[in-house]
Amino acid sequence: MSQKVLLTAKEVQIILQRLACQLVENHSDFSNTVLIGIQPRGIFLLKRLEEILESEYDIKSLKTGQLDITFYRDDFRRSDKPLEANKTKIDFVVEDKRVVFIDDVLYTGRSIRAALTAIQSFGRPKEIELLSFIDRRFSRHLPIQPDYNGRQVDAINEEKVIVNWKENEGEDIVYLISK
Ligand SMILES: O=P(O)(O)OC[C@H]1O[C@H](OP(=O)(O)OP(=O)(O)O)[C@H](O)[C@@H]1O
Ligand SMILES: O=c1cc[nH]c(=O)[nH]1
Repeated sequence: MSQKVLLTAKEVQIILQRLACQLVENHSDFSNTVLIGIQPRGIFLLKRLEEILESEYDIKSLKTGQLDITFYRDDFRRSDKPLEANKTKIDFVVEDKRVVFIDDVLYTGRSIRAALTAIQSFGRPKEIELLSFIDRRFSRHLPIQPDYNGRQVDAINEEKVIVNWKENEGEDIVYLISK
């Protein structure tokens, strides 16, 4: 197995700043917007963006939530081992809200497809956008694309992109792992 660094901590920080800036450009004061982190790894990205939006753009009372998609996946019955769901925490209705899904990697698009189904339990959003830190293009199984994109990565199916966050793994770094 080999691993290559795709993004260093400095590059991760620059991209986070840009993504936060793009969100502000499109959502202004976020009064009708909710940011939803996709469990499990979208939560770290959401937290980082939230910090920048609050500290650098003075966005107060940002509405954020966490969405678990485990039992909405189209392959959940195929698992050999018992599935463990993560927490869904959405303390508001999304009716007529502008929703932004936040996730670390977009690959086949199946996780986001599941999230589109899962969010329906919380109302009918005005619109849903997708912010993805890494977009593995050319690997999509479904017609799903990011509206906000950190970095596009071309990787073959045998490779995996791993996004590490300093809060969880001790360092911001993105690797491409080849088996
Ligand atoms: O577009 P997709 O093909 O759905 O892949 C993207 C998802 O994969 C990762 O999650 P996770 O590690 O839970 O899934 P994985 O086991 O497929 O890598 C990542 O955090 C995304 O949520
Ligand atoms: O490369 C990939 C593909 C799916 N999910 C990941 O986290 N990385």
